[in-house]
Amino acid sequence: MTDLRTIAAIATAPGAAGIGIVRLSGPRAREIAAALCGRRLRPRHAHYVRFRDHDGSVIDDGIALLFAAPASYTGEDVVELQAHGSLPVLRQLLARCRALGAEDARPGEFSERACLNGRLDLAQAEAVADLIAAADLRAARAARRSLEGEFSARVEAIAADLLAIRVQVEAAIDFADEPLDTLGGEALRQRLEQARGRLRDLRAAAERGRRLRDGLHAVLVGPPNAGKSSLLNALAGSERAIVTAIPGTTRDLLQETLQFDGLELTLVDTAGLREDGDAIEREGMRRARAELARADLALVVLDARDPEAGLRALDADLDPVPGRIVLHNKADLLAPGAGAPDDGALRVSALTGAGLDALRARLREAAAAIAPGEGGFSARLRHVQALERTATACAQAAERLQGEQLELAAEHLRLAHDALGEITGRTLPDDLLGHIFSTFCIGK
Ligand SMILES: Nc1nc2c(c(=O)[nH]1)N(C=O)[C@@H](CNc1ccc(C(=O)N[C@@H](CCC(=O)O)C(=O)O)cc1)CN2
Ligand SMILES: Nc1nc2c(ncn2[C@@H]2O[C@H](COP(=O)(O)OP(=O)(O)OP(=O)(O)O)[C@@H](O)[C@H]2O)c(=O)[nH]1
Ligand SMILES: [Mg+2]
Repeated sequence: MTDLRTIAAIATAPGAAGIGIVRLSGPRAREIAAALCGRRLRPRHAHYVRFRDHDGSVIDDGIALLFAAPASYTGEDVVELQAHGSLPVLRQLLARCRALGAEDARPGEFSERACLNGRLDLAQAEAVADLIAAADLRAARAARRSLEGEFSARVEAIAADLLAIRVQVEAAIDFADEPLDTLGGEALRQRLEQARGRLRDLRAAAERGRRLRDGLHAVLVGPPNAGKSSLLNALAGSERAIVTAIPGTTRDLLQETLQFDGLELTLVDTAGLREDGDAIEREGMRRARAELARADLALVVLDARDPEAGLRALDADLDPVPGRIVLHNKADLLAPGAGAPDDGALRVSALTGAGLDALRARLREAAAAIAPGEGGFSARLRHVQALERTATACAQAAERLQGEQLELAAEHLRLAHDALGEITGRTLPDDLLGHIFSTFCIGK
């Protein structure tokens, strides 16, 4: 047992619900439960009981459940007091637990204990939080896979490989007068190349998992008056944004969430980009550019009657965005029989609704290309960055191995191995651990 405190928290969402749960974990959970329930609990048995206050008055009736250590979520004794989902009742239960010696759990403390007791690794514990926060079915499935340990298993497989390579390199150091190739150097280099290939695949998958977790972020950009706000309204099916014939109408960012096939897409309307404009409009444009910098997908809205001019002015801003759909809006104003755009652009009309179904299909495709497909797992920016550091260290190791600088190669392999360990929590500074769990919700 890593901690002698017994912690308690309301584990269910606040608000009226059929059932609400107060959860306890720690060495005193059993005796606190016995005092509250008026009887001792048998492990893994659903007891129907009355929860009583200090004066014997009934707080609520409900189910009490004991998970005896180590067969519990945290690995410690865990008790669940399953009451009616009434916030005043749950608060009173929690207050009674406190009076009997429990302390309020910090956010994420149950999962932190699960981690410290080896029930979950760090990436799995993070997946629990991501599962709870998942906005759509795909995000939830991806988080489930990480929770089952798929991501961790791939990380640890590469880590094991790097460790084995390092052991061989260290062994070769002891035979410094012999050329590496007589010591199986070529096989060693090949093995490292293979590990780097697997690392590349894992990085790409983790990056997709991160995008899914953060949600797909599409930004409407283009010159003033092209019809960005009109398109947001048309896609959202409501008059969310102000639309006028005056260029420079939109200044603030306006956000709307759309659901496609169980996938959530955040669509952001921005101020039209142009050279001039008053101070407010310039601030709007600054925000538009900042929004673009973190976008997965740019929806470039141009006036169908003169698209080229609009696009040229935007090019530099669009560069860093991974996905792009170019829209020629106001198609209803084109002369009949105008030829189709030749650059893959989509002709639409926010006014008549023409082309919007095709746009929805494109959005769906773009979303599918950016986010993990079936079988993908969830990941976080923290993981992607650790994988990048691993890749850099592996590249260095390969270079040193090529140059027969074995000590340096071994050192870079050690760094690579440590960076991977940060993902699962095998190697991690304590303060980072606290920081990660503090972002969880209370009772988790
Ligand atoms: N009522 C309730 N539902 C819940 C949870 C909970 O804590 N309470 N969970 C909380 O997140 C999730 C399930 N997670 C859990 C993980 C492990 C164990 C557990 O008792 N494990 C033991 C026994 C395994 C077995 O009997 O097969 C073990 O692993 O040794 C319980 C819940 C989702 N649903
Ligand atoms: N005929 C026609 N007019 C449109 C269409 N889409 C938008 N408009 C009109 O174009 C004008 C500008 O539309 P907005 O949606 O405000 O344009 P915007 O791109 O958001 O403009 P800013 O916020 O100023 O950057 C309005 O008068 C709209 O009614 C369209 O498909 N066809
Ligand atoms: Mg606008």
